[in-house]
Amino acid sequence: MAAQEIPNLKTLLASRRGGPPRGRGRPRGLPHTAHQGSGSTTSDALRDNAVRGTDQDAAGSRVSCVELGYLHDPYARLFATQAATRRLPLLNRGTYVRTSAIDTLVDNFLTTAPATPKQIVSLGAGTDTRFFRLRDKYPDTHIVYHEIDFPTNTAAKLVNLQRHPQLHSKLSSVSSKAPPNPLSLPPAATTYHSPTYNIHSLDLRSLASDDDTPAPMLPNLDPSTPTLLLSEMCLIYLQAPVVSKILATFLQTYMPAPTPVALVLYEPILPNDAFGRTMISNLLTRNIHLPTLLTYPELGDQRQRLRSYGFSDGVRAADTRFIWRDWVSEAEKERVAGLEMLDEHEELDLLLMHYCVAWGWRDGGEEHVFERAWKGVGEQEDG
Ligand SMILES: C[S@@+](CC[C@H](N)C(=O)[O-])C[C@H]1O[C@@H](n2cnc3c(N)ncnc32)[C@H](O)[C@@H]1O
Repeated sequence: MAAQEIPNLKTLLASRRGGPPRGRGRPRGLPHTAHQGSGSTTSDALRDNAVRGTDQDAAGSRVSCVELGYLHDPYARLFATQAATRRLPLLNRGTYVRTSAIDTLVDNFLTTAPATPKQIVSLGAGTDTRFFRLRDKYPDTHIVYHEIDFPTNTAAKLVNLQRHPQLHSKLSSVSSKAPPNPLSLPPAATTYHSPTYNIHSLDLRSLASDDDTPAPMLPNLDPSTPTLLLSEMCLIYLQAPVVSKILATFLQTYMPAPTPVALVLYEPILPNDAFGRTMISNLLTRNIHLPTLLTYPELGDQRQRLRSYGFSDGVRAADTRFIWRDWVSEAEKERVAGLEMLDEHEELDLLLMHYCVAWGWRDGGEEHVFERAWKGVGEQEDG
């Protein structure tokens, strides 16, 4: 969770206590059509640049959480370029819930779903360390991991991969084929491919072409392996119709039915209250637009959205306040509460209810891969 996007929660709560937030409807300053269409103007380039930069905010938040003991991630620091800055306790709690919620869904996919191998595609992966953490946790599971991001971000990731033996030693494969040594990559490489780990340098919008241009080839992406797509604060930066086309490319071209495919999304919700409006205008000052936030403002919209993409066998959604309360065990809550002082429980609730995890799946076969994986995971009722 990035400090810059979060409104001043004390002021917001004070104004809530004093009466309902003023000015309903479209947040001020938000254009009717936001960015990430297919045009290529200077202002689009500046916006893309701002979006690429959000990854270092995410990396810094992860490091803050790791250093305080919220998360165990020996790799987070290796990718962060910003000096380690301790985030506010509220933000650390938010990052903790975000990461552990996605970990829960990924873990259940890897441990309960019957089919093997399993494929994970992280959209807008940035400096995410999940692949390396999974290699430690499931050394014998055949996971084929793919990350997609803009070339600037994939190049930076590869530089770190080459620089740190803790990272490149994780690339050995559980399959019989030896992976290419990342140290042998040319300077300024933007892609890496192996039977286990793949970094694709790609603007996701190139998967949403309107003409008959074939979708770009993604080496080692298997059309018939059960696949989990992850979008942790990525698709939110694109226009809703573009996102629909990107997902159609995955569901119809890259992994056509009956391959089981699921999507897990983490992103903000509730744009129309005081918190939401302030978050949006804070981000606009950094030239960051969140088009799908207005299209899918509530949990019900997120579920409907997943259905419309073709995740026809199950759709679920919960905000992170619910996830903190329902998914995290009492012992773990106690451990987290002991890490640093947090008095602002009302502020924490307000923050956590403005982010959600939504997950949907198409099982496409007899094995009910995702239904079995996520059977016990609680979702939030509407209302
Ligand atoms: C907020 S960061 C999140 C990074 C990572 N998923 C995490 O949660 O730590 C958003 C990432 O999405 C990437 N992204 C946004 N739009 C993209 C696009 N059109 N194509 C490829 N990557 C994109 C950005 O470059 C950035 O790395």
